[in-house]
Amino acid sequence: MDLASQLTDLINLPVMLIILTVVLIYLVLLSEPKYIPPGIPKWNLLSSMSFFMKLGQRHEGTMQKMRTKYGDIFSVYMGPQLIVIVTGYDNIHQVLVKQAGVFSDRPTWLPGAKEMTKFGKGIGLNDGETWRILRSLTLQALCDNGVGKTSFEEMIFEEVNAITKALLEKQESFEFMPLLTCALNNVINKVVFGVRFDYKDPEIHSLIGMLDKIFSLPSILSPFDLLPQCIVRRIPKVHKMRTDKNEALSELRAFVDSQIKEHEDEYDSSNIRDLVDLYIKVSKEEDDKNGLFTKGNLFQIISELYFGGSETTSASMDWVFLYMIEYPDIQKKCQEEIQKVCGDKPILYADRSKLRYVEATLLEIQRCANVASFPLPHGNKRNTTLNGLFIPENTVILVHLESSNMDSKYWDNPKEFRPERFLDESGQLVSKPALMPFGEGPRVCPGDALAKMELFLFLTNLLQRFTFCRERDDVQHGFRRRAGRTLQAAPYRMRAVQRK
Ligand code: HEM
Repeated sequence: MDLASQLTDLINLPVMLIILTVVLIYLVLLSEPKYIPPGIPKWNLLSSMSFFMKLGQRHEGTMQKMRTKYGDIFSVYMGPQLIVIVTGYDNIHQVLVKQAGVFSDRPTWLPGAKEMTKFGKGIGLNDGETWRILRSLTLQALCDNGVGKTSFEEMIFEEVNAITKALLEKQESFEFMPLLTCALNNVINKVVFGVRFDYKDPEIHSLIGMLDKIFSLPSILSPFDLLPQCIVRRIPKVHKMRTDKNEALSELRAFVDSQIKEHEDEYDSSNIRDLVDLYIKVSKEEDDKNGLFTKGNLFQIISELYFGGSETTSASMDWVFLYMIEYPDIQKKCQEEIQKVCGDKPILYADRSKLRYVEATLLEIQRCANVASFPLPHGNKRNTTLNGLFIPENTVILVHLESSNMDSKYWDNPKEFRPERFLDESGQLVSKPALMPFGEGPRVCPGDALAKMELFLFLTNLLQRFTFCRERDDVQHGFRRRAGRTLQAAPYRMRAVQRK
């Protein structure tokens, strides 16, 4: 008997058809578009999982290994979702600027993105015309003197003074991060609602607690979102985080709604105090045919500003003080420059053009700390190519900003911490396009000007008042990172010694 007749004897026609269908589905699911960037194939679930886990733990060398194996643009699958990772300044610049027209979209089709924006469209997880309008309105509120009577500089000074008072009360070593988080959260409270809270007020701690829970899940690109939800619900830890997050979201919504209600009751078109007033003004004046200026969208914008404005900035600020205590000589040089240029007068933002060494130090800290190493994912909604490689529509694009900040083509000895690399022979600041803490192109961080001002005014005015030291002189903290949404320094304690 030949093989075909043996098989038909063993398997009848319906069974054969079922097997064929299963094989076909399997092949379709596993089939990969041709000419996409090289990388971990779709079928190799274990390697992809291991890659994402190591990345989550900020595993040293994971990215380098992938680049050595596959090149500077490589692909990984998360379930059926193709993800392309772009590294190195030239490639990142190509994506963010030269091909911004196609790569500036966000992967709004991802379940995680839909979940994060269930109350409304904001800026970070939105694209197209609504993104353009909402981003430009937010930028108006984020430009100094855009709204309100208090300038950003005054707002920041209020926080620097509050921090000074809190530091003077410290008898022992302390962790700076909780104080910094309160201070930077207050700047956003001021921009958005025109209010600030005392650092001992339980309301600010409850607000920070809510934000912590909301942003505690890994990211919008979570493998849990791609698994069947009936399974995910049975993973106790993930289920608990989701429940906590949803509760916190409802609490934040209630807090924001109460603030909006107060603003509506007190609204005066001739006195636009903050972002909420500006939003009410625009929604009254514009012919809002598309129903864009909803409270849901305002809520989404506000929650993104809280995340962008307090989490990334406080993480950056925490790195700044860690570098100060680990490099006391550099701290001393900054203090000497401040003393020479400004004496004992309060340091203003306008002084930054004269405080070049301080500026160079801040740039170098941002380059080495890489707080937003992997920013929000980009996505292309139509087929395209990148450096000759095919990028099919609905691909998630992750740009690895750290690889630009550390690109050996543009930085001599990139791992070395050396503020002088930003100064020329005559001590003038030099601009370095490969430095990209805030991204670039149409998606560049809209809060970059505010963040730069905060970093400068906090550092200079606090260095004028205190010298920061390790908890114990002989115990080095080093630059360990903590896994999280942003790249934060592992918690450390320090001392602030008041200067005479
Ligand atoms: C040192 C502090 C900060 C760093 C390192 C940082 C970094 C970034 C980066 C890298 C991006 C993404 C760029 C991209 O998608 O290509 C971004 C986007 C964003 N940031 Fe920041 N940021 C900081 C402070 C702020 C502040 C102070 C605010 C608001 C007050 C803010 C609000 C946002 C928003 C809303 C987006 C989304 C923009 C969009 O998608 O159009 N960030 N930020």
